[in-house]
Amino acid sequence: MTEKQIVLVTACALVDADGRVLLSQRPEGKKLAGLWEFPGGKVEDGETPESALIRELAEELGVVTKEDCLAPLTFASYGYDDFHLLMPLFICRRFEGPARGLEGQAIKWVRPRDMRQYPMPPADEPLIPHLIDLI
Ligand SMILES: Nc1nc2c([nH]c(=O)n2[C@H]2C[C@H](O)[C@@H](COP(=O)(O)OP(=O)(O)OP(=O)(O)O)O2)c(=O)[nH]1
Repeated sequence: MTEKQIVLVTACALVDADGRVLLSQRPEGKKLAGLWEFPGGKVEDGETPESALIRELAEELGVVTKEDCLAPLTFASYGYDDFHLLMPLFICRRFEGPARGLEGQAIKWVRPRDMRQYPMPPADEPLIPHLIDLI
């Protein structure tokens, strides 16, 4: 049996003072285009999930945070056709913004109980109840 490659992606539930979580829309032309996801991305060689996330938040959103402000929340483990996604999801309530879609992507602050109105990648759906419970 050929095992799929495990791809490590780091992601974050940024939570604002009103208990809303930031979702970012995947741009046209990319895989899973149009779906709403947690900001983050692939962990590159030499990075930790935390350092990759701090980099991605700055690149994608102009959001500045530090490792102390990231707490592990849960993770996704999901088999896509061509790879197996392993995605730790951190939660972050302390960051400097404002968040902006620096790569042209739409962003939205959404209450966890309203997240099902925003189509998300299949790997993300099991994560929603964790956010509803926590926030
Ligand atoms: N950032 C993020 N990625 C997610 C989520 N859910 C989910 O299945 N993914 C998948 C989509 C991508 O296949 C991968 C994220 O990698 P990426 O954002 O760096 O990938 P990409 O498609 O832009 O890059 P590439 O494959 O074209 O190099 O993880 C999520 O909530 N946030």
